[in-house]
Amino acid sequence: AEDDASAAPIISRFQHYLRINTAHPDPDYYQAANFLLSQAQSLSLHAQTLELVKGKPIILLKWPGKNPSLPSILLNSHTDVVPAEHHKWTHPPFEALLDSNGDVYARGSQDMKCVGLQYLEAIRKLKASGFQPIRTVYLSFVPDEEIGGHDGAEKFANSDTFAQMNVGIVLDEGLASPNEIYRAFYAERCPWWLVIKATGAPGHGAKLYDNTAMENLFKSIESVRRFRAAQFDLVKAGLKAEGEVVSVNMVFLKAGTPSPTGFVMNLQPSEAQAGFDIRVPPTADQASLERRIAEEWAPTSRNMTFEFKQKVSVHDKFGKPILTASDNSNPWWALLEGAVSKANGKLGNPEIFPASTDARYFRERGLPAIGFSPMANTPILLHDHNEFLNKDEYLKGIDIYESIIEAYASFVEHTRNEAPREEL
Ligand SMILES: CSCC[C@H](NC=O)C(=O)O
Ligand SMILES: [Zn+2]
Ligand SMILES: [Zn+2]
Repeated sequence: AEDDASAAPIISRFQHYLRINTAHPDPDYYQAANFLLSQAQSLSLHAQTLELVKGKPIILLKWPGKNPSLPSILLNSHTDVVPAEHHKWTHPPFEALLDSNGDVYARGSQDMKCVGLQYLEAIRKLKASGFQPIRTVYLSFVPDEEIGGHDGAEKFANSDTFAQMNVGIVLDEGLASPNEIYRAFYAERCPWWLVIKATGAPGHGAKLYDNTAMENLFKSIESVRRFRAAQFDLVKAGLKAEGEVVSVNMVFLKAGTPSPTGFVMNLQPSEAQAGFDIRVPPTADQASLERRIAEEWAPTSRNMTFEFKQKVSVHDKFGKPILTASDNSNPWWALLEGAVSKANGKLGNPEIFPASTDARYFRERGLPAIGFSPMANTPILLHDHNEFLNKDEYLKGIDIYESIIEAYASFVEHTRNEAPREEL
């Protein structure tokens, strides 16, 4: 553990990064890049800025290993954060205030500026201790995760630079744990963003008639609601974890004929639509959900159509679910567990991440990727008001990463997993 004097500069660096406003829709990526490059310089890490898309820098840092022919370790984090409703926070979201409990309040304190800087602080400690990696360790700081990662991790994972890095394992973000057990993720649910549209005959607001757009949409919403409740019941009964069911949440409703004072009240509209954020586990039966959408939620027989704003397949191009092996065939799990426990932490069983992260772009390429953010005894506040992380948990997380990076970068045993991968 740190004494207060040695911890102070570590916490100030965390606060510095948190104070850079990288919230969408106008993230200050260059200020974040400059800060990260200055950190890299103070650690004597090789640094490069990849601008695969203009205005969206990726910072790539390298700590060369003694055996560069072994597959490398990639520590990934995103630099962007989601917006915050400033007036609903007790402390301003970009002040990174440290309160008397030691809690640091800021947007990004959990998601995931903590992780990005913890990687760097762990390397600082390892370097100070004289440790030299056998495998090369890379750090990537990518933009745009919160808006889908298309101009960030997706382009990076498909770049020539990435291919030359010969990455063997990726660490990316996980979730806080309200208890003392750290969480780790081997897969994630796939986002399907669905808009369903109903049409129907317009008419007088006083008339009862069949096949109105509103009535047609309502029937669908009822059907979605029943499905949602059934999935949620499995979670409530403890039969399934959050990441193992299909979640569906209605996120918008749009209908009505606008008037200067609101909406026309005596006209039944001829169109109505609703939007749903659906998350599908990699093990789900994708075809049956597709049928349910076409036949029950947006049937043509009810004058309905549908459109996906986003639809990530649960399968890779070989038709297999996209996930990282979490059994003995993947040595990186045992190493992770051992390293966490060596640093006096406990790791829970591998889980499916309920939302999406950049890890999917690495898994899609056939690489193992583990989602892990070392925050124990912490309420899950990502994307919420008053997002915070306690400084002692932050410091403990650095020790955890120190142990993980040491174990990963020292791992030389030859395994089947590291045979040349199938051509992609
Ligand atoms: C489909 S891209 C959106 C990614 C976003 N990631 C974190 O919250 C999410 O909504 O899961
Ligand atoms: Zn995140
Ligand atoms: Zn997020």
